[in-house]
Amino acid sequence: MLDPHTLMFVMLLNCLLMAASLAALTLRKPWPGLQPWCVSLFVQGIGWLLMLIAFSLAIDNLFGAGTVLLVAGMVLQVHAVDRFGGHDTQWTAPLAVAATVAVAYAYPGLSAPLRMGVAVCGFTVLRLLALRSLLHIHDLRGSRVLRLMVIVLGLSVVVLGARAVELLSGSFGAEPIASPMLRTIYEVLAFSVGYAVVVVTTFGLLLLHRERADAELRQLAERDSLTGLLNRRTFLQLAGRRVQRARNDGEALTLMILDLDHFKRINDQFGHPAGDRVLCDFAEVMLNSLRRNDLVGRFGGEEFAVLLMGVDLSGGLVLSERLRTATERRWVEPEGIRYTVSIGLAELDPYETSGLTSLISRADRALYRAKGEGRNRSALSPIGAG
Ligand SMILES: Nc1nc2c(ncn2[C@@H]2O[C@H](COP(=O)(O)OP(=O)(O)OP(=O)(O)O)[C@@H](O)[C@H]2O)c(=O)[nH]1
Repeated sequence: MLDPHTLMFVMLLNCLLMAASLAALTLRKPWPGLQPWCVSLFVQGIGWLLMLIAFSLAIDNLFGAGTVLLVAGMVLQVHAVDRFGGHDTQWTAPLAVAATVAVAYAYPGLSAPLRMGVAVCGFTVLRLLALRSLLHIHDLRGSRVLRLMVIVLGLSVVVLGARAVELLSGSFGAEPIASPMLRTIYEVLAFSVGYAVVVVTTFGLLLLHRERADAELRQLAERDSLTGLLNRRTFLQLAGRRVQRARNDGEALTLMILDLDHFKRINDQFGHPAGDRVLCDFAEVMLNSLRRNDLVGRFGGEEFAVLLMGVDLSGGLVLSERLRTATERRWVEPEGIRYTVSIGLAELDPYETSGLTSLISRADRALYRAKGEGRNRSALSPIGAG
């Protein structure tokens, strides 16, 4: 079995070293959530220090102060995770937990196991709140690091919760940690999980920051900054692969090229920022009208492209007309701007060797026809037309 002095010392060292390393990092680059996390580790380190001194010299009040600092650190951790996730902290619950633990230690009539039971109950609730905040980090939902953090935090909730029940139901002895050695596997487990939480969540948070920065860089490289759609280069790259796949599998595939009508007039009449809002509005119309699996990109200016997998020319025409009629019903606030779109469509010819290039030039020619025939319409380029 393990010696609690050593474990407390390890926890104190662990928290302070991590706090110092994070402080060095946050000085250079203040990422959201990292500063409160760093302060929380420092506060918890001091908490463990007070508990170690109290435990060695049997000073009850100091043990209470150390416990309250551990709780304060956990409150800050909930806040740090909220900051990282871009949410405001709901302070009522964490502060109520912290106040309850502080009162339990300040009130002289309570027995040591009961006090500790209240404290461990508080730890459990705060870990649960941190877990909830972690689950609200939407932009990194698929991250394995985030999953690991959730598992470790979830495990700590189970272990702490069971310990709280044990302490509060009085099955534990007269003193919370009376023996110089941790007596049960269970106590060792509680400390070990506590240790793992500090290490995994701290490194986890750093790795999540890294993952987010990488995702932002990818977004910058692959997406159009105004509409958030794929940029021309990425669209062509992905479309090239899909065309190849469709040819191998003998699957139908249709390309739409879409161009807003008289867009220059919109810019001239309402100004460039209003024109930008129209472009974003149209991107929204497309995303709402098409399937998730369709490739949607901005080719540049007021020209867009959509690649429809498993759709032939007649199916493409149905979608294109749906998109066109949805567009002419739009009303862009606050100026009440109305706009329309012309669409050229071409279907993949499985016998054509130039693939995407030919598909684009045929759809382009169809678009040109749609413009020439009066705009706000769809025009087709049947196989063999080009
Ligand atoms: N607001 C805004 N305007 C843009 C952007 N990119 C290109 N434009 C403008 O889009 C307009 C395109 O005009 P034209 O190529 O003449 O086409 P059009 O007026 O739509 O005419 P048709 O296509 O023939 O119906 C130009 O005035 C460009 O300045 C952008 O990102 N934002």
